[in-house]
Amino acid sequence: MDLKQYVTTVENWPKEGISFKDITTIMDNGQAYKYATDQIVTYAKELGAEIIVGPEARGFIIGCPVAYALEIGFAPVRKPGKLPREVVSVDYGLEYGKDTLTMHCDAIKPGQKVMICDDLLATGGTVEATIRLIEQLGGTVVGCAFLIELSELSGREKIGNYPIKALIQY
Ligand SMILES: O=P(O)(O)OC[C@H]1O[C@H](OP(=O)(O)OP(=O)(O)O)[C@H](O)[C@@H]1O
Ligand SMILES: Nc1ncnc2[nH]cnc12
Repeated sequence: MDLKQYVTTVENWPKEGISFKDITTIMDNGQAYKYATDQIVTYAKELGAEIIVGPEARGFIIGCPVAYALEIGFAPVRKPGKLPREVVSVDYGLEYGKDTLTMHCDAIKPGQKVMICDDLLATGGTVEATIRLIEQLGGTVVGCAFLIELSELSGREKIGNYPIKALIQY
């Protein structure tokens, strides 16, 4: 299936100069959403992932169905003030802003094999921050999976040696 045809590009949103990749037109097509999920499930199996981690909000949309299919857990990465118990935090930069991410201190067991899922790899700031959170908790990041990679923003280089799969390239 050519997944790219289901992505909608919105120019100059949310800011002038940003070419926004809207994945809601993958999600609202049951066959496209299932196809994309199945590709990532296969990758997670290859990596031997024991838990999926996804950053809010679009990482939940990609990661939760993968965790469900594999019958493994899902741990959320959230913006500050959203998780009710003790958290670890890291600051990070976005293509269009700055923010902080948090995870519950007990979300990952030491040594657990973690795969990160998100909709899109841009500058790599979000996934890099997520890797730092997981490693602070003693987890082992076995790989990262995305629907979309914006290659010219070089996020892959920022991540370094972690295995990465992206289903669609721009
Ligand atoms: O590689 P990066 O430059 O870090 O950009 C990618 C991140 O940006 C978007 O999330 P956003 O922070 O806009 O949040 P949302 O999922 O809640 O819309 C996207 O879902 C990724 O998580
Ligand atoms: N260009 C883009 N489109 C969609 N989500 C993004 N997150 C960061 N950059 C993005």
